[in-house]
Amino acid sequence: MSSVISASQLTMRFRGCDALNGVDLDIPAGQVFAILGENGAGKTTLIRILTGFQTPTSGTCRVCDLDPVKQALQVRRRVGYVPDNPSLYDWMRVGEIGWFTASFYGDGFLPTYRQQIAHYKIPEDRKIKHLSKGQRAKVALSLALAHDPDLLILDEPTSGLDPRVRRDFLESMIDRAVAGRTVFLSSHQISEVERVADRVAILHHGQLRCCEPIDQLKESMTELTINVEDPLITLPPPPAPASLVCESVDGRQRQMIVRGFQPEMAAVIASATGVKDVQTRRMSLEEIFIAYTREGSDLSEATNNDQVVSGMAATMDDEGALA
Ligand SMILES: Nc1ncnc2c1ncn2[C@@H]1O[C@H](COP(=O)(O)OP(=O)(O)OP(=O)(O)O)[C@@H](O)[C@H]1O
Repeated sequence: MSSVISASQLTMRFRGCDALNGVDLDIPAGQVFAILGENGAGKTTLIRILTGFQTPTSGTCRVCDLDPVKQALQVRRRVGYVPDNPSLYDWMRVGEIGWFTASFYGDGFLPTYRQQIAHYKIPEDRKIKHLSKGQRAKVALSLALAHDPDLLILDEPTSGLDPRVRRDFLESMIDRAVAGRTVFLSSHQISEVERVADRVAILHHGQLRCCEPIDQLKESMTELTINVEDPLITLPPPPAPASLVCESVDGRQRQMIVRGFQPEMAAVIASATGVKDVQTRRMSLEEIFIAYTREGSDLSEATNNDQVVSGMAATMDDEGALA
């Protein structure tokens, strides 16, 4: 499968902050890819680099087989991009912004945009500055989708959308992937990600903690609850190839989040001196996210994958970047 996005050791240092730290990505075509991360994890910075709005401090990336640093305009022609807070030209009308943006694309752009706007029931003669937050989001989405991009990059795409539109929108993302297009989502809505994404990455403090098919990730993670006789007892780490992601202690109960745990390992742990019993269970994506972003969780096993845009109406700056 060919990669739509690849990145090697992407690093972004701002004054007083490392927003990205050695991120490697490889995102195949025809998938819905989602990146999860806490506030300030570096998701928007990554998207800005991939869309050519920000030059990384070091590292390289390719998007649709182009270099976003040297070929930013070409990248933006191939990609549909909706930032988390799209800045549209407020003085334009809904129809005018479509007409204006169409001048950068092919003939099919305007009819598709108008069709989408009509589908969302937004009057073409309404000024952008008079639109509600959700209507603005719909206009930004319509602009990003109208040239049918190979890659669609969406930063918090469903914020501001009502539940029905949100559901339709997410389903349409799956349809795009089935048709061979790639969708890159940055989101805090873990339940939505779980519903639509094929592949997921977790970014924490600028480092990629995991990046893989969502089913594989869920399959590989186990929560162990171990009851012990003595609260001060030291338990050995789970045997290789399993690895400990994080651990917590509550009196005589230990909780371990383990990657690559094999069922037969439970008997080995249960037979250790001072262990009363061991229970295991699979985890939801939300629980996995919390484990990987817990302070003190093991940062040694980072891998990766991912995504970018259109939106002539989107503007961004890169103040504060250190070369
Ligand atoms: N231009 C800048 N100058 C200085 N620091 C910046 C700049 N842009 C981003 N940062 C810092 O880089 C870090 C990552 O920011 P980023 O916007 O990428 O996070 P995010 O994961 O998108 O967060 P959120 O979920 O809150 O949108 C933050 O600590 C932020 O303050």
